[in-house]
Amino acid sequence: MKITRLKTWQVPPRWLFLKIETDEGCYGWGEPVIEGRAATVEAAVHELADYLVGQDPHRIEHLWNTLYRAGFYRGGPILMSAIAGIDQALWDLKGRDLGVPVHQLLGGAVRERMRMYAWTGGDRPGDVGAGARALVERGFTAFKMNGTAEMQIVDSHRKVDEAVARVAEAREAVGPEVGIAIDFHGRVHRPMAKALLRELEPFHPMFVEEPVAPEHLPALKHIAGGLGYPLATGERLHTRFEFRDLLADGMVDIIQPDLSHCGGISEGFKIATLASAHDVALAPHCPLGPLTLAASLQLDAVSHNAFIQEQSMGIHYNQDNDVLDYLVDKSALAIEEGFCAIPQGPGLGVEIDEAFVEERAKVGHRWRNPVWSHEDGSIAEW
Ligand SMILES: O=C(O)[C@@H](O)[C@H](O)[C@H](O)CO
Ligand SMILES: [Mg+2]
Repeated sequence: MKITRLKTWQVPPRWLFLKIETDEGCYGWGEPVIEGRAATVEAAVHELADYLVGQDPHRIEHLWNTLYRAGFYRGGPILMSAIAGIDQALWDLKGRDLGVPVHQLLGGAVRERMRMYAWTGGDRPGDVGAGARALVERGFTAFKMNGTAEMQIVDSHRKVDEAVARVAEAREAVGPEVGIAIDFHGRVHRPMAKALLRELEPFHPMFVEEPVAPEHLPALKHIAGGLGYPLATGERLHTRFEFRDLLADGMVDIIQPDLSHCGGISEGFKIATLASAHDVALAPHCPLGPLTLAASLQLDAVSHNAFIQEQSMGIHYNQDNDVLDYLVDKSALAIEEGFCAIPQGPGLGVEIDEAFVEERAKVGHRWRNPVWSHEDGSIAEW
């Protein structure tokens, strides 16, 4: 069997789908995208196609190494997202060809279903109590909320008080049992993070995410010591090599690799295993589409240290699009009692409606991350 063609579609709200085709009719789907740079990743995928067309799609590990190493320059969000989506599509293709779900090829499932969480609210802190209660009424046992709006490197303690008050409101609304994840989106810097993280302790967060930006991860050593709840990060890290440094320093309790950014299922599996050696939990990041979600669930299925899975329902920039829209069988990734069943169909376990993808690609998207400013006009972290 030989790879003959790579086809891509930019589809709303901000996604990119890839289909790899072969001379024997067998195919696989993946999602190679980084938020806000779908067209750049798409260009990278088509450059990388020169290393794939004519090759045996079953040699996933060999092809991964070809794409990663043969280019000499490696890593980073664009290349690793391109490789990630290609890797997902190769796993999907292999599973379809052999008639088994990807988790069977990775050693078999260690669990039947995965605990899920969804966002309440958008980029900016908002009406968190009502949103959280609505999710709990739909069966969710955990949710994620925004930690803070823009915060300068040294800012007023009022910003800390506001963040704490919102978490207090959320905890009050849902009671002690529900997991509350608080995403700071890398908006806080070392000087303010110390007080902020400490003051959230009484509300027992399930985890606090990205308190500082990825380039400031070493600061966590000075901030996180002795905290009484888990810290999470990793959606903006790529490859086992970046996770190695994070894990070796003992700075986090939960890693959040994104299977469309970190290098795919192959690399995610290695990262998850590396984390398990440090007794660090896995909670794959996924504000993306159905293929990234299906790939994540395949990894969750075989990772004993996985404990919860993000999915993009409720993220405000997805607007009128739902993660299930592009599926032929929408029950494949349905959530029941706050869990999603591990997909059992061949490959990633979902069937994409290609005609609908074609339709939506005509609409396309130009999604860009918003640009925020501080009150003095300097650029703020989004
Ligand atoms: O954890 C999350 O889902 C967010 O940090 C998103 O990754 C971010 O808004 C970019 O899409
Ligand atoms: Mg995040």
